[in-house]
Amino acid sequence: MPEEKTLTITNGSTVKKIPHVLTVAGSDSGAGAGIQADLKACAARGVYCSTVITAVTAQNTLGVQDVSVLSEESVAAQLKSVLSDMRVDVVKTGMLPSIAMVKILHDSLKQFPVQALVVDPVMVSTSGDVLAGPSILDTFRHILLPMADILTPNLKEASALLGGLRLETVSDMRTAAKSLHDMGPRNVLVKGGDLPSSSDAVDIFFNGTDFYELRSSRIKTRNTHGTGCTMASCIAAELAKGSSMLSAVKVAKQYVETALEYSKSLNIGNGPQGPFDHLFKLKRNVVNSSRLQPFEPSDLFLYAVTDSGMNKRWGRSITDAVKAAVEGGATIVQIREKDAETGEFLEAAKACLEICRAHSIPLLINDRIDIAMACDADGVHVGQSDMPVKTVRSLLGPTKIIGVSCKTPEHALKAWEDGADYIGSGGVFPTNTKANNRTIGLDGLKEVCLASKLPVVAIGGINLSNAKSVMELGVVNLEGVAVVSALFDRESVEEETKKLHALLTETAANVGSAQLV
Ligand SMILES: Nc1ncnc2c1ncn2[C@@H]1O[C@H](COP(=O)(O)OP(=O)(O)OP(=O)(O)O)[C@@H](O)[C@H]1O
Ligand SMILES: Cc1ncc(CO)c(N)n1
Ligand SMILES: [Mg+2]
Repeated sequence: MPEEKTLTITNGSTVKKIPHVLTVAGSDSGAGAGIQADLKACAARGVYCSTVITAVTAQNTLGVQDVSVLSEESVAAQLKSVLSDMRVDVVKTGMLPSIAMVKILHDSLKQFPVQALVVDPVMVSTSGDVLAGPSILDTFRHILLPMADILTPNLKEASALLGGLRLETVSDMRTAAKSLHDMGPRNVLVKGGDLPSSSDAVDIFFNGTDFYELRSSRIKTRNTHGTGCTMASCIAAELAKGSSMLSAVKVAKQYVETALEYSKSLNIGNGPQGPFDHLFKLKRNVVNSSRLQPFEPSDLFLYAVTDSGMNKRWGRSITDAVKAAVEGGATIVQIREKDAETGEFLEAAKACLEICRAHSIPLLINDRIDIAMACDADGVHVGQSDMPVKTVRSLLGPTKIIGVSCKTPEHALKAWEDGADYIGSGGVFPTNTKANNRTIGLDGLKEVCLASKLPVVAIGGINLSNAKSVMELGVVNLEGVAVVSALFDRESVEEETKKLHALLTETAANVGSAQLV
């Protein structure tokens, strides 16, 4: 959500004002750079972004296949539409493919001044394709640069603007920043993404007085297409929020580094330079976790549910219990802590998550959505009287696993409608783990499985002597058993888990799909 400021108008009413960046740039059909990168970067930084399109490029991870430059009239009209009506804070320019367009921009900003102008002097894409020819250089030098609050050339662009100066070292970048500053921009950032000899990604920032060497680790990835556009848009976004120039540049550098790190193994397209994911924050869990695979019904095969009382009785920590269950062959773990302190629970959940990630199995939290969010667990399990599944889904987003306890076909149907991923059904047998829990029996379980549109895990009093009878139901949707006491109210959690795993594997082999009801 874009950040909002509340302004009080003189007549006493209030309006909400969102920081606003206007990008004047080219479209990239592959959506890694250009207008598309600008929109995503601004969205990621919580800033509204409007667009003036100067050219439409046909581009992919191989390079630029076609460029259609828009008419000057169209660019002038777009600029007027946005600037005359919407309160733009900062303008950012990218591809400006004709002299006339630079002049139109100049005149538009004279007529409708903004707080700052960020100029990314796009000329050559990293693939080596020309996006603005050399004939434009003089116009850039004499009209565009003097208007700029910051100029953000890459090495090739800095070199072209300086008449072909060789730029091979950080010291050359400093010299270039100084010479470019002499051409009129208030600040210069020479970007060293393409500096061949550096193990860090080094940029030089010069504000006319001081030089700053900005370093980040160089991420080993092919997905760097659009870093330049993103950097400039992020600077514009931070300026629009009210940052100083130096801190805007630092934030932008950090943002690009993090986005590249999160996206380093993305694989889009077959060419040498791929796009990255600007909105990594929205699905941090997916990109960051070692569990890249989505939830599979077969994950429910041997579902271990911890119990704080039992752990206490046997003198085990939650993490020891989870480690033993995972090492014994549990295929999914749920931590169920009814009386732990929140801080303690969170720390335990984080440690358990590390164990589960190392084994690529999902970790769910019982009931406590806040704990699941805080530790970035793989999902939650809720009961009929806990937070409604729809609300949980809206809090956790589309990728987290949500399980819900269901005793009836009606519950099962509702769980599916509300967006759950699986249901737990029981108690199948009488159990002491849960007070006042109606036993539904094998018949009740079968009825729920038949009605369900979601995978089902059976729960309640299941142990080594009755697990076979559950799985032998051979009913559709039944994917596994969830166990508490049979694993955790025992001397060796690992041994019990191994035995149950072996039993379930043997039963599954005998229950062929032909028997499925
Ligand atoms: N592999 C990398 N790891 C970390 N930072 C990087 C990497 N590659 C580029 N950067 C950073 O990204 C920003 C953009 O720099 P770069 O020199 O790539 O711009 P550019 O060539 O204009 O980008 P593009 O043309 O792909 O949009 C700089 O801050 C640079 O240091
Ligand atoms: C449209 C467009 N603008 C800028 C760049 C520079 O990355 C690009 N490749 N494409
Ligand atoms: Mg580059």
